[in-house]
Amino acid sequence: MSRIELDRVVVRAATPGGPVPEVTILEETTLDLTEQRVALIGPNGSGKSTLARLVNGLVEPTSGRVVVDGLDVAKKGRQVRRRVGFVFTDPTSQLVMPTVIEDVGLSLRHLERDRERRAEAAREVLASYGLAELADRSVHTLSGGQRQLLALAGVLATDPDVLVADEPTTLLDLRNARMIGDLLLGLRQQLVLATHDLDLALRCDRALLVDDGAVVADGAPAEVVAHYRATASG
Ligand SMILES: Nc1ncnc2c1ncn2[C@@H]1O[C@H](COP(=O)(O)OP(=O)(O)OP(=O)(O)O)[C@@H](O)[C@H]1O
Repeated sequence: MSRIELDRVVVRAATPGGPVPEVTILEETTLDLTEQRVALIGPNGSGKSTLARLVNGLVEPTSGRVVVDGLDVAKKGRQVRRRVGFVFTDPTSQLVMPTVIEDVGLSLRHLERDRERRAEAAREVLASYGLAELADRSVHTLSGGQRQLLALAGVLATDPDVLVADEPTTLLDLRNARMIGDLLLGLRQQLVLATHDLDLALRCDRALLVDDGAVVADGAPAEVVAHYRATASG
């Protein structure tokens, strides 16, 4: 199992022209995440995405260190990004090739240099996710659920050790949200899941409640979700 460590991490952002030169997006946070499935929950704008993005270097700490399996994200960014897959809320941002098969092929470019073998491997990936019939379709003609599944298939095809998913079910209908949720929770990889779906959070092994740029509760999902519900209802 993987290990994600945050050592006194602070994230600040400049606010050009704003009343204050810098805002704190994440207050000093120290975490040691070794559980298989870690949920990040909390209100809009609380800092969940920021926390999730720190894990693969999409957000850099202003101070402190993020370490994934012993690799400092700031120093070994490329190596970390090969081990840490990322799935966004809106899969469109990560589907960049004209057709479904080409998109999976792009994900596989580091693993298989030979074009034909890569296309074959891409077809196998699609088949294993039930997407074989869509191979030659434009990604823009897919439904939201198909697109999210394709984005996930592309990332998982690279066999990452950790998967970070930032609200991956938010745009999906109930059936697709359940399908993607079940898939994520069944992965062998360590999962960091930022989500507003508290039922999904409850099925994780650990939950962190983020509020106003700080982790305010951390522990068993049932307790953390109960705490969130109690505080959210005022
Ligand atoms: N680069 C930046 N510059 C200024 N402010 C930022 C920057 N990135 C994030 N923020 C702010 O930091 C706060 C936390 O944002 P973040 O996206 O991490 O929240 P979130 O919990 O994922 O929200 P949501 O549930 O709405 O997706 C928000 O107020 C956001 O506007």
